[in-house]
Amino acid sequence: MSQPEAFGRYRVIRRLGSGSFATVWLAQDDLLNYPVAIKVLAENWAHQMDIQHRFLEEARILRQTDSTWLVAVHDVDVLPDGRPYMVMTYADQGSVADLIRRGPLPLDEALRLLTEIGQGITVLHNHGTIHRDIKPSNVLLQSSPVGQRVLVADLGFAKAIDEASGFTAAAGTPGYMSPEQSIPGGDLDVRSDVYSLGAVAYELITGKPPSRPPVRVPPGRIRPGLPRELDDLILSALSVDRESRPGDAKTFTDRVRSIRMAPDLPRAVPWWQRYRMPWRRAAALVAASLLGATVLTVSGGAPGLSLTTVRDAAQGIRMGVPSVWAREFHTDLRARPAAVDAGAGPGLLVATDADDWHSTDVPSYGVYATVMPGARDLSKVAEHDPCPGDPASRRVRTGDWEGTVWDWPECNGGGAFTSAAVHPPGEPATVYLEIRQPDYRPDLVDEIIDHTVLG
Ligand SMILES: Nc1ncnc2c1ncn2[C@@H]1O[C@H](COP(=O)(O)OP(=O)(O)OP(=O)(O)O)[C@@H](O)[C@H]1O
Repeated sequence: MSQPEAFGRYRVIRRLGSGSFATVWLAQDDLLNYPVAIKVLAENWAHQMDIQHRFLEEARILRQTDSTWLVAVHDVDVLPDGRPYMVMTYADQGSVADLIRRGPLPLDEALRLLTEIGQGITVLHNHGTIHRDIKPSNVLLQSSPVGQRVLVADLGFAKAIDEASGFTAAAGTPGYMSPEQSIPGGDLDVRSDVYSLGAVAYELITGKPPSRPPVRVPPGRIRPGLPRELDDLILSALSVDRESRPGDAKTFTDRVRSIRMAPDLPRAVPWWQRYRMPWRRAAALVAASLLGATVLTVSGGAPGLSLTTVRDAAQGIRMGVPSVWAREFHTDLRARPAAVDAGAGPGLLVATDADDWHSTDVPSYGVYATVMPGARDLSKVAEHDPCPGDPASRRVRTGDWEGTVWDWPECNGGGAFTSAAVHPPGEPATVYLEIRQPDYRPDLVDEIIDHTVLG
């Protein structure tokens, strides 16, 4: 699929993905200097009135509900060839499906996400809408100054509740959809969404979706030590008989919230060791400061972006890293072999997952930097196989830095990978940087380079 230059005033940066009916693009609103996601109805559907109607209906619902927990729609328009598009909030942290793939979540974190998803669905139910396709990949994540915010997305199948009886086609995703949704013409109500919330809860807690209905294995059998009320709540939401489910998303969410607030909520589950726990993060912070790195949080230039500034006295370098990535710190991570061959010593890493930094097929987001004396030509290092394919290279020049950036917007399924070799104009010191992010944002790369300081 060729990449268009722009949709109206929005300059296209890259494709985020395609679904059954539409393609979503990352674009930059140059007027407001802000990234947006633009969903364009596929050409083969654009002239079918019912699909076009459903597309605009999704935009209208999201515009009218205007909730913190739902993807916001800022505008809709039609391209000259007749395809409608909607301009949405860009969710820069991937989806809950990506998060689950990275490993088991601490229980408190899983319940926080579930509460936020439930709040989003409650807003829809209060608006008179059934979502009909709640699943981890339809729950997007956006960075916020305090961490990650849930944005429920993709109402492609949503429909006003009063129109919901007598569907002619089954809609939804097997594994997450209620038994009544698999019956064409089955009559639906908000309790279909409660079933899907139960399925998402099951996966958030156990790492895998429930079996086909009837679901008999309680999550606690897969993850021992869960509160009994949580097992009961999830199994009741997954009841085949909808009379046995919580009555709506609010009832479900209130119960999740009260389970989460219980003082005896288990916090220590042995296999959390694989997950980057807050306590592990704290320990890493302590270790980093013992090793000579100091940490400070400041606001970045991009709206809503909070940067953690990390200083490594031994290397004589300071860098700003989006706070949501600042989970693990290393002051002496060995560089990639090609960089070692070029003379690089160990460097400073701030990332979501330090163990997997060099494995570009495993998601790990953050920034790595190492300082090398002299004016090095690192083009060979940068081009030496971190990702398949040739990188797009570009020159950078800010007040403090000049050099080259090599970008792989899609690297091995592990997100976007960027290498950079920059030096202060006229100074014989080269900084080799690696930046890994879930979605390619060149503006963020530039911002990180801009926040890197020697001395
Ligand atoms: N607002 C957004 N910000 C960032 N990425 C988005 C946004 N909306 C959608 N995406 C991404 O774009 C891709 C396509 O999304 P879309 O909603 O069209 O389809 P889908 O949910 O993947 O599939 P289907 O609609 O068939 O269920 C997905 O990978 C999704 O994560």
